[in-house]
Amino acid sequence: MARAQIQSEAPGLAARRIAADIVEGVLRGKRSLDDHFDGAQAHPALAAMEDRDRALVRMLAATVLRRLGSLRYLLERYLAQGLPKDAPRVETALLIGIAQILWLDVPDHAAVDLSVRLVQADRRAQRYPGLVNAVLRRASREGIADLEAAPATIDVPSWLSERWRKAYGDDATDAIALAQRAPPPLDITVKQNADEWAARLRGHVLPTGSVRVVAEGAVTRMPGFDEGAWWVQDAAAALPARLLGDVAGQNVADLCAAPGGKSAQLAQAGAKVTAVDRSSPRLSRLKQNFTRLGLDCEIVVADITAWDAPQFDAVLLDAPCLATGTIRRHPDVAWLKRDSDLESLAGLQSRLLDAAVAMTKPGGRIVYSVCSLEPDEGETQIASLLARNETVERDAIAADEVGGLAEIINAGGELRSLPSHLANPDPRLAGMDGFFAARLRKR
Ligand SMILES: C[S@@+](CC[C@H](N)C(=O)[O-])C[C@H]1O[C@@H](n2cnc3c(N)ncnc32)[C@H](O)[C@@H]1O
Repeated sequence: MARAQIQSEAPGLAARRIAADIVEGVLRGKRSLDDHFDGAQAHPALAAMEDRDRALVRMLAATVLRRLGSLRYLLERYLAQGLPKDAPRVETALLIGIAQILWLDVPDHAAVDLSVRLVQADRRAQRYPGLVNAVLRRASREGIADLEAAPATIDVPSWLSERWRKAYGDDATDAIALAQRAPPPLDITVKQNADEWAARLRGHVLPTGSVRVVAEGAVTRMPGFDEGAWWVQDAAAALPARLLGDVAGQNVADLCAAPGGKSAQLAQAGAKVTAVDRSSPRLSRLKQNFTRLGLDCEIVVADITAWDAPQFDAVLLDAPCLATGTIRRHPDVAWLKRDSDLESLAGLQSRLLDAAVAMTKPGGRIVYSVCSLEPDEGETQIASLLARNETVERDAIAADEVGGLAEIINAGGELRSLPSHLANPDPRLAGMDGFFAARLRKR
């Protein structure tokens, strides 16, 4: 839509319409939230928007996806006849409307008005402004109270919450689900002087060394971004690279490296890094990040399972996975992934692990990590590797290597962080991604 046309609309309507397109693109088109914001398939109207409006679009879409179970629970209660089958925009307008009323800083009357306009602007939905108006008014009166009866895991697809109950028990599963309800903090890895950067960015240094701030505005405008003093990286995601220990001067392979947060840590620690990934577009982002940070590495575009690799002193393998540990940051993951994805991912992970072991010199260290809560992609992978390959042994991780956080080390000396760890009374400052990492030594 042309800029002039956007400007002549009711204030805020363009952001709601684009957010509605994106929510439908995720839920019906099965495309990721990130794909709608960046790259060749980004929503065309975003390019003309101010940063502030883009951030609002993202907040609207992410809040709907983060609280989708709660929102649909209310809709089921409020719509005795169900949703109209012939007009998908009605549901989307309701989801966006209720999300604003219950959780965002938007006056209720504005949320109702904008959702009514959304359906009026849609050919198939324009018969339903009365229904939208009535449901949103009811949500505004009764929504919070009605949600009190809903289970803690209401926003988690049941195939996932059932898996987590088996792996972690009921209490931990509820805690994970509750932790995923709040928008995540912004964690950054600084090259040096963490205390100084924490003071400048009005954040604090976590026990693990990351700096945590409450995100306000565009990251690219924050002090230190242009000069390459830091990069964005969840506190849990910053741990696996550190588990390789002192890598200064060593030849280190970062397998599945893009967009490069872990490669940057290794390069900053003085390693000679070879960053390998099969995706050229993702490696271009790694290159841009390295240029901004003033760091160096060798970049290899390759499928690691078929790569004729040299031998390395140490290897980090951050394997592709279901990514269920990042649902708070990427709430679309909960609705896009399927349990049927697990089998092929697990097969790929074990082939990647075999390749990682083969390219490690005797005596060298290997760290395997995944941002997944699924033991099939973590604990079970390592147990099977140790059972099939006698050239590697486990090298247990100690709590003092992860800032003393004993809660994130399991009985086998592996890292297992949950979104409910790093608790904080202020939900904007709490939690960390769910990660698994194991360290091995080649005999
Ligand atoms: C979890 S992401 C890596 C994140 C990265 N380590 C970081 O910290 O920024 C997984 C990566 O694995 C890559 N990948 C998946 N299968 C691969 C394969 N067979 N060979 C090489 N790279 C692969 C994907 O392109 C993706 O970039």
